[in-house]
Parts: sequence; C-alpha cells; structure tokens
Amino acid sequence: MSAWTWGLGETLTGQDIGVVDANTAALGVAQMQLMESSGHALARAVRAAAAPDDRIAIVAGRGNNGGDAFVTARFLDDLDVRVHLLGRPETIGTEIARANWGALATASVERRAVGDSRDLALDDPDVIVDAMLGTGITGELREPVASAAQTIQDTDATVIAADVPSGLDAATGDCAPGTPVPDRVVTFHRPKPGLSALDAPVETADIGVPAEAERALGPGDLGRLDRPADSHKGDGGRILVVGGGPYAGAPALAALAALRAGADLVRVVAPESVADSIQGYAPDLIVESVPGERIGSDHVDRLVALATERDAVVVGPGLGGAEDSRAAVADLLGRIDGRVVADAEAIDAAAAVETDADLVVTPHRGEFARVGRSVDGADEPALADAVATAASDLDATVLLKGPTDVISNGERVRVNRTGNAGMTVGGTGDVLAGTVGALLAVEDPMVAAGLGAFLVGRAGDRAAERSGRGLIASELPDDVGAILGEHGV
Ligand SMILES: NC(=O)C1=CN([C@@H]2O[C@H](COP(=O)(O)OP(=O)(O)OC[C@H]3O[C@@H](n4cnc5c(N)ncnc54)[C@H](O)[C@@H]3O)[C@@H](O)[C@H]2O)[C@@H](O)CC1
Ligand SMILES: [K+]
Repeated sequence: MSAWTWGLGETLTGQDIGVVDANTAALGVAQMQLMESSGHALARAVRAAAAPDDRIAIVAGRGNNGGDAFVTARFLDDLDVRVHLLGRPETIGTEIARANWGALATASVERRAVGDSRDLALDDPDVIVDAMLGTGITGELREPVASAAQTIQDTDATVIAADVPSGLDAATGDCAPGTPVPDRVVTFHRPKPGLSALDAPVETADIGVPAEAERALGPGDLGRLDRPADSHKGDGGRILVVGGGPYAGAPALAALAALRAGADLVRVVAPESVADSIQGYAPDLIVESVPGERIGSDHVDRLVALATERDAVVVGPGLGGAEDSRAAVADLLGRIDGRVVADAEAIDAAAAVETDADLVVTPHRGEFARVGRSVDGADEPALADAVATAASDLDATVLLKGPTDVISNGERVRVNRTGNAGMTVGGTGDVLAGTVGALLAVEDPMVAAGLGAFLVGRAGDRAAERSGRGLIASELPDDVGAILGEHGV
C-alpha cells in the first residue's frame, strides 16, 4: 500500500475551488444547496460562540460570501441579529445571494443596507460575522470593504470569519493589509491556503460537496485551461513525437491530436520507411525522417538534440517492440530531463530505466501487466492503490487506461469516466498520448494526464453518437479540438 488520497488534495487553491464548483454543479448539486449548508454550519458556530442575550452583527458583502451569511441569519432568527449589507440590495452580485437576502424579509432579524461604508454603525456587538469577502477577492481591500474592515477591527467583539477572513486571497494564502483578524474561522468544504498560518482556530465544515466532484475529472477541470487572450505563438507548446516504424498511423494520430489539443508546433521523428505515409495523413505535420525501418540506437543523439528544444516529448506510438528500439528509448530517457509521455512499447523502457524526465506513462491493462502490475478483477479502490503504487515506484504519473481510467502521481488519485466501449478500436491510445503530450507542455503532469483522459473520452462519446460502435480513432482529434473550442480555449 502506498499513502495516497483521492482527489485534489487536502487544501484547495482558488483554481481548485472553481474546478470543484463546476464539477459539483455538473453532478446535479446546485450551488444554492451548498450555500444553505455553509450558512447553516456558520450559524452553528455563531450559536456556540454567543451567549443567549448577545448582540450579533453580520457584515455581508455582495457576493456569495455574503449570501452564506444571509442563510446564517435565517438560522439565528431567535437571537438578536442585525445584518449589514455593504451596498444596495439591487447590486447583490449573484442570484442565489439575492434570493437569500430576500428570504430574510419576513425573519425577525434586522436588515440594514449600508450605502456608504462610513455609515456602518455596528452598535457595540458581542459577535461579528465577517462575511464581506470570500474566495472571490481580487487585489487589495477596496471600499466599502476597507472602511468596514476597520470598523470591525475597532470593536472588541468576537470575530467569526465566513470561509476566510475578508482579505485573505485563497490563490496565494496572503492577507491584504487591513484584513479583519478573526477569533475563529468556519471554512467551507476544505481548508484554503493561508488559513493554517492564522492565529485562530479553523473549523472545516462539510457542506455536502460530492466526493465524486474531486475524485472524478469533470467539465470543471477544463477551467484549468483558460488562457489569457494575449497568449503568443509558442505559448501553446512545442511537441516532439517519436515513433513509427512498423506503423505509420500511430505517430500521425498522436501528432494530429497534439495539434488539436492546442500545441503550436508538432514535429514527428520517424524512420524513413514510414515518413512519407505519416506526412500523408496531414500537410500540417512536420515529419523528420531518420535512416532505416525502426527507431534505434543510432538515432538517439539526434532525438536528444530535438527533445531538449521541446516543451514535451511523446515517445512510443507505432514504435514496435524491436530490441534496439526499446534500447534507444531507454537511452533517450536516460539522457533527457524534460516532460515526456511514454506510451506503448516505450512504457517498458520507462519502467526499467532511471530518468530525470518528468514522466507520464499511459499503459492499458495489458501493458500494465507487462511491467509486472496485473490488476485483473480489481475494484476501484484496489485499482487506485495499484496505480498510486506504480506511480510512486516509477516516480512518474501513471494513467491506466480502461473502462474507468485511473490517474495518479503517487500522492493523489483521480478517475475518469468519459469514454465508451467503441474506443477499444485501434489508435485511440495514440490520440490520448498526443493529447496528453500537448497538455503536458502547459500543465503539470497530473492535470495533463487527467484532462487528456477526460477530453479524449468525451471526444469518443461524441464520435459514438455519430458512428456508434463504428467509431474510428481518426475522428477523435477533431472532436478534442471542438470540445476545447466550445469551452473557449
Ligand atoms: N464556490 C462554492 O461552491 C461555494 C461558495 N460559497 C461561498 O462563496 C464565496 C465566494 O463567493 P463569490 O465568488 O461570489 O465571491 P465573494 O463573495 O468572495 O466576493 C465577491 C464580491 O466581492 C467584491 N470584491 C472582490 N474583491 C474585492 C476587494 N479587493 N475589495 C472589495 N471588494 C471586492 C466583488 O466585487 C464581489 O461583489 C466563498 O468564499 C464561500 O463563502 C458557499 O456558498 C458554498 C459554496
Ligand atoms: K469572509
């Protein structure tokens, strides 16, 4: 057994939170439900901290952090509660927060909308709920929050922060100057960066985010690929595909998939016997031939030189199992330290050799067994453990392909459930290797492997809608591109 955990890790960054939100929604759990759970958890903490006659002030911003606190107020209807909204109700930024503000209309809590933060009068409360800003913060504290933060600081009330102290940036873990210092924090779902550095107890409230939202890749994961509009040529990555010999289609599919997955430049290095056929697949491919009918030891110097100029290398598609080809791959891996996807026959070399490369290996179950890791009959936790153990032994990220794909870097395990039985047709693995290669140029290996599996599976599901069990691998790269295009990347 290796020590691994499901999902995204114990502490979620700002970007992780966006991923989990969108995956949660895709699983049918609306954000409004999470807001209800968050507000309820916060209410329990307030009740625990307050004496029955205490005056409670809730200071709420216009985002969902404020929305959580409107829910809290509804749960504290029997106590002496005032809700101070920083701004006019019409300017509450989200529908769900606005709905929860509206739901307070008939409660006996007092609502005050504070148009000008200089007018914020807290009337000497015993407990303050700081719900001005949560994970939606950008930059330094601006008005009206900045003055309100000062007002909170100037009281000697017990301050309970909702999710994070208003001013803590969950992307960096840093607090903006003027962030109200909490006496305790009720954070939602998982700890955020920076909370453990605070001098206050932090309670993490379970708000009902499905485990699957983190465990399985979902549409939210695509959000990691959002790129600034001013990206330049080369930002999308330069990829080298090494393969071919017995087969021409495999490296061509990998290269086309890499282009469709957003790579800027893709060069294929293949034996001269197949270089023309590979080129025949598409004029967009840059194909460099090396002498002979197989990749072999004579070519390694050239491969090393090309690999070092690239952001990621995909090695294996169509390579074949010749002894000298495997030796060449082992030699190549021993001499490079960049990012590498090892597929097909290259998996054996990757499993056997010491390398400084950042490796992603993409075995199907047969290949996994070939490197000594049979998973016949394993259920999902056992599969996860086998993949995590392999990843940690190989010091690599492992993407085990199957009806459910399992991805691990040895520390964390995720699964991918997109895809269908029609994808057992030849060539889909090459498309996956190329897609992961392109993503590996711009993302960390765990993200690249997971997203690659998700995208290619989704592409396969679309192809199956058109072609049923007759889907063929060469359909998939276009769908990968289309899915990314629809997502806006
Ligand atoms: N994401 C989720 O699934 C859940 C989120 N929840 C809550 O939603 C919060 C995030 O909500 P939002 O994304 O709406 O964002 P926030 O409510 O954290 O903040 C957005 C508001 O703050 C303003 N703002 C941003 N930066 C500012 C600055 N530097 N100075 C002054 N004002 C600033 C914005 O104009 C906007 O009105 C979480 O912290 C949590 O409390 C919960 O409802 C539970 C579920
Ligand atoms: K807050």
